[in-house]
Amino acid sequence: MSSLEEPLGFDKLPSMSTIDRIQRFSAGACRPTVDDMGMGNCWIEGRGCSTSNSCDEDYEEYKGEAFPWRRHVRDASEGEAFNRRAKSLSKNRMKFGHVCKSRNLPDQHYSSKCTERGIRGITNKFLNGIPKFVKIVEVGPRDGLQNEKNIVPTSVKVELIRRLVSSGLPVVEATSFVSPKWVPQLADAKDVMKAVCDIEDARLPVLTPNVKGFEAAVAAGAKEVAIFASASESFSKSNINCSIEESLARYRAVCLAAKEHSVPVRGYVSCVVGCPVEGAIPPSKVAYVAKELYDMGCFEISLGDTIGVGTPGTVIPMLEAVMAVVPVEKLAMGISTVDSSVAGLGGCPYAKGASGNVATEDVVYMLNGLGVKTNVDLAKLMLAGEFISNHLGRQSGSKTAVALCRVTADASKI
Ligand SMILES: CC(C)(COP(=O)([O-])OP(=O)([O-])OC[C@H]1O[C@@H](n2cnc3c(N)ncnc32)[C@H](O)[C@@H]1OP(=O)([O-])[O-])[C@@H](O)C(=O)NCCC(=O)NCCSC(=O)C[C@@](C)(O)CC(=O)[O-]
Repeated sequence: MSSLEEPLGFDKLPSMSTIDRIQRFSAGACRPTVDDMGMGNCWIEGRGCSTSNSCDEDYEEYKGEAFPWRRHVRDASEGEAFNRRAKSLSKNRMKFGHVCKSRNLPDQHYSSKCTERGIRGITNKFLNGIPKFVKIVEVGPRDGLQNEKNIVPTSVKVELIRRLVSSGLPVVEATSFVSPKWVPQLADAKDVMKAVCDIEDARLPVLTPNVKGFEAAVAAGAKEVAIFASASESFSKSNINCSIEESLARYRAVCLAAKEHSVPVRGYVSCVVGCPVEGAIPPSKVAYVAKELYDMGCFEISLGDTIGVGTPGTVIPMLEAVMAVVPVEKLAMGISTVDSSVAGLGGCPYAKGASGNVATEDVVYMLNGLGVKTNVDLAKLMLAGEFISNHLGRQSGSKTAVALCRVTADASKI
C-alpha cells in the first residue's frame, strides 16, 4: 500500500473547529481590481465575510461586478445562432429535445432544484453554513485541451470560450503562454487570446510560466495571468523543468512585471495532497508555497489536487496548514471558489495518472440542487460541453450531461 493509500486514523482527523471554520466561511467576491494593483498583498478588494449569513449581498454584488478594462464587441457569427438556441432554454431548466437533438427525447422540462424554500430548509438542517454563492473558475479551454492527442483548431477553442462565457461563467481560463515544445496543443495561444480579448462578460486569465510568457500574453491582450508552482519537487521538475525555489524566483519576476502593468496574478499550487512520484505531500510544504505566492502578490491561490487522490481526511489537514498562513478568503478550493472543466476535460500532461478534472456541469448541477448560486446557466453550459465533446468525437466526461441526455422519465420527479 502506498503512503497515499494509507487510511488516516481518527487521531489524524481535523478538529471540529477547523471543519466549522471552513463551513462557516462564505467568501466575498475576491476579485482583483485595477485600483488594487501595485499594493503588494492588497491586490484584492477584501471583504470581511466571515459568517454564513452574509452572502446574499455577495451574490448580488458579484453579478454586478464591473471590469473596467472591458471593451465589449460580440462576434455576431456562429455565436448568435447559439445564443438564440440557448435563450430558448430558461435558466436552470432545459428542454431535453433541444439539448440532445440527436436523440429523440420527449420535450419535458425539469429542474435540478426543488423550491428555494425547500432547499434552504434542507441545507439549514443538514449542511449548515455552506456558501450561498460559489464562483466557478472554468479551466476547460486551457487545462482541458492541453493534453488532447489531436490539436484542436484555434477557431474551435475560440468558439468554446465564447460559449462558456455566454453560459454565465465569471472566469474562463483561455490558454497558456508556455513553450510550444512542451505543450504543442496550446501553441496558438497568441491567436486565441487576440480573438477573445475583447470579450467583456468574463475574466479570461492565461498561464504564464516566466516573464517571456507574461510579455507575450500581455502583447496578445491578456488582462489577467496565472502562475503555477508545485508543492512537490519532482512535479516541479517534470512540469516546468526547475526546482520549487527556482520557480518561485521566476514567479517573483512575473509578479513584478504584472504589477507594473496593473495585471492581476492568480497563483496555483499543484500536488497539494499527493504527487505521482513522491506520494503524500506534507501540508507544511503546501502552506510554504501558498504563502510565497501570496506574499509575491497573487490575489488568489488555487490549491490543485493534480492527480485527484484527496479525501476529506487529507484535504482538511492541508487546508488547516494553508489557512494558518494565507487568509482563507484568498484560497480557491473547497470553500467558495471552485476550479472545474467543461465536460470533465483535461489533466496536466506532466502529471502521470492525472485522472481529468471535475466537470463544470456536475459542479453546477450539484450546487443548483443545494440552492447555491453560481450565476451559470446549466443549459447553455451543457451546450458548450456538447459542442466540444462532439468536436473531440467522444462522450462528455460529465455525469450530469450524460445522464440528462438519456433520461426519458419526467426528470422533475427524479
Ligand atoms: C517553463 C518552461 C518554459 C521551461 O522550459 P525550459 O526548456 O526549461 O526553458 P528554457 O528557458 O531553456 O527555454 C527553452 C525554449 O523554450 C522557449 N520558451 C521559454 N519560455 C517560453 C514561453 N513562456 N513561451 C514560449 N516559449 C518559451 C525558449 O525561448 C526556448 O526556445 P528555443 O531557444 O529552444 O527555441 C517549460 O517547461 C514549459 O513551458 N512548461 C509548461 C508546462 C505546462 O504548461 N504544464 C501544464 C500546465 S500546469 C497544470 O496543468 C497544473 C494546474 C495549473 O492545472 C494546477 C493543477 O491541476 O495542479
